[in-house]
Amino acid sequence: MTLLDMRDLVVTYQTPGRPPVTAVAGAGLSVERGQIVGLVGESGCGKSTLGKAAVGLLAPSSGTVVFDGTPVAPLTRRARPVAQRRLQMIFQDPFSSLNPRRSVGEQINDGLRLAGHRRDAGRVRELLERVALPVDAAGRYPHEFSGGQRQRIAIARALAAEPSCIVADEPISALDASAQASVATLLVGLARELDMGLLFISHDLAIVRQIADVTTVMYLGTIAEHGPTHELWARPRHPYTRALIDAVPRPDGSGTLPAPLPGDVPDPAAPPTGCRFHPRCPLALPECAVRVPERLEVAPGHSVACPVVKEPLTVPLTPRP
Ligand SMILES: Nc1ncnc2c1ncn2[C@@H]1O[C@H](COP(=O)(O)OP(=O)(O)OP(=O)(O)O)[C@@H](O)[C@H]1O
Repeated sequence: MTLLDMRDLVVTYQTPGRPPVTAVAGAGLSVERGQIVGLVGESGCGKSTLGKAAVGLLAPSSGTVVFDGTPVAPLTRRARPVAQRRLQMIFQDPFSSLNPRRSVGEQINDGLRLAGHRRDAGRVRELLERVALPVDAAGRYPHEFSGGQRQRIAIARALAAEPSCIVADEPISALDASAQASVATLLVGLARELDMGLLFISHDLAIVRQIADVTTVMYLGTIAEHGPTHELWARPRHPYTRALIDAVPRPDGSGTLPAPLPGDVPDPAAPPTGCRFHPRCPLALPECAVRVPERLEVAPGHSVACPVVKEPLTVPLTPRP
């Protein structure tokens, strides 16, 4: 069953005196109940913007976001109907997402209230145990905890609202290596146990490969490729996906292959014409500068926005001179 469904979303930042930045330019994805979806792409590709639009923190200028059958309204958390509070977001920096002046217990109680419950010290204790924090954490304050523990507090607060779907925006990238593994394991365990949908936004392909059922690759506001994670890794089609995979450090520690991608993500205020990836693409044809690629289904559930790659890309790409 589809929990979260985003289609043809366009999200533009308007800053006075500066050109508008269309960070999401016609992207969409869906999250099923019990499914972990990884959203990957380089910094600046629009992943966070898409995540915020999913939960109603940003209003799209066009396109639709539907959660559990109802359009998501761009409202504050408290103004949102209770049914929509079952879609929760976890942010990269748990220190700024938690209120430093309120105790951990009070903040988890806030989550309970979002779900329409009263304050409940017993339930707060249960939630703290569920995220492997000591029960005396309820009376303490966020600054008394490490980054990994603070992210566990944010997860407990989200869980208190009884979510059926969580959007986690780079939830582990601000943490040290051991906390990264344990917080990722916690989130995945909760998603499986509670049959939740989890949209896991990350620039770290290696972790997404480990945890996601399906992976969506985003490039400059658009979706380049989407498919079952194992299929995408075994048979990537889009040259951008291939380049991202080639840049992942090898498990034997042999280091990072030189990324075959020249340059950086272009400025979304002035995106390239045609296929947005064409100026960096080693396979680009002249028509790629003109024609916006459609998404083609290349295998069940596996789609790619590139008309050039008819076959999986199994050899490393060589950059154009
Ligand atoms: N508040 C804002 N005002 C103007 N431009 C913004 C704003 N927030 C993000 N952007 C721009 O929108 C584009 C997409 O940013 P976004 O944070 O969504 O990408 P991302 O893929 O999540 O990258 P990162 O991992 O670095 O956050 C970037 O060019 C960014 O500079």
